[in-house]
Amino acid sequence: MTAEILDGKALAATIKAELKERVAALAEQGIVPGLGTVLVGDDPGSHSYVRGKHRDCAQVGIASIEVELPASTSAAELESRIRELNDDPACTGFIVQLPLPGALDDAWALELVDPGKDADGLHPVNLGRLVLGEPAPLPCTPRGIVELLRRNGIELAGAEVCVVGRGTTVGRPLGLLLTRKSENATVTLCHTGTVDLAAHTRRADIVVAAAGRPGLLTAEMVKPGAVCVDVGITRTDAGLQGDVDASVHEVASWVAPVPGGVGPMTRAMLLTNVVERAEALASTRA
Ligand SMILES: Nc1nc(=O)c2c([nH]1)NC[C@@H]1CN(c3ccc(C(=O)N[C@@H](CCC(=O)O)C(=O)O)cc3)C=[N+]21
Repeated sequence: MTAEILDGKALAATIKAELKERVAALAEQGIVPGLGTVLVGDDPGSHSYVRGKHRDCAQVGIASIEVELPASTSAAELESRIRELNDDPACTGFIVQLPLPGALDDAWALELVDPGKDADGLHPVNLGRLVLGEPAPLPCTPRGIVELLRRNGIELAGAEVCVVGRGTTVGRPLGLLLTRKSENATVTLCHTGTVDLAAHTRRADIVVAAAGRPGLLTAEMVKPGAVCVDVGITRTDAGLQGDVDASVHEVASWVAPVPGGVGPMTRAMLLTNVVERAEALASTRA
């Protein structure tokens, strides 16, 4: 058996086409969504992600507001640049690219973002709303994973999902999304302190590998016919490496691969959050 591919790249293209129409409808009301990005330092990976986000924006008709700062930027300077975007009416949503370099603290910077403009859904107020089940922008990667499964007809209600990784951008919020009434999955959240990881992954109908450990999930750890979602991205000399080992394709029914799976969906969900923020703005004006 060879797993079918959960094609995030193709689905992201479909979602972008849908968003393009919603952006055109907003334009008729005189609203142009604008995505701001704050990029500090010169990490090549971060630069390439941010470039990709602005390329996506151009395709969909979202304006781009790019703020680039040197690695030597002080906390006070970063704070004032974030506050400028909070106050800029042309910026309907923005992100601070993570991780921040040096002594700049990620959590501190996220708290400075206006929760109403939080395109990443990572502001503590919005994560709190997610816990409470109140409307809020959702974290992009978890939302992208749910959308990728949904639109490929993979049943979540009643499914046993094993999430490997408890990070604040993927694993932990994904557990919250999947256990909402609207998803109704049962989630086991595993992490580096889990004693017998394979015992948990083997029971799962869906395994999400988001630990950032190349090749962590092997065929022996997967129930035949399970769905495996790769969220790991590690850059090696051999190229991008996911958390899902190639052997998994022989036992799984579906695999979301790296590249071409969750990454493009993350970007599509960022655009979705920006368009939704702008639509919310439009409805308060109407
Ligand atoms: N504030 C903030 N928000 C983020 O959403 C955020 C962040 N910081 N910091 C870093 C991570 C990582 N991330 C990715 C997005 C798209 C791909 C992506 O499109 N990947 C392509 C491959 C790209 C390549 O070749 O490098 C793929 O998987 O097909 C990957 C990773 C967003 N992040």
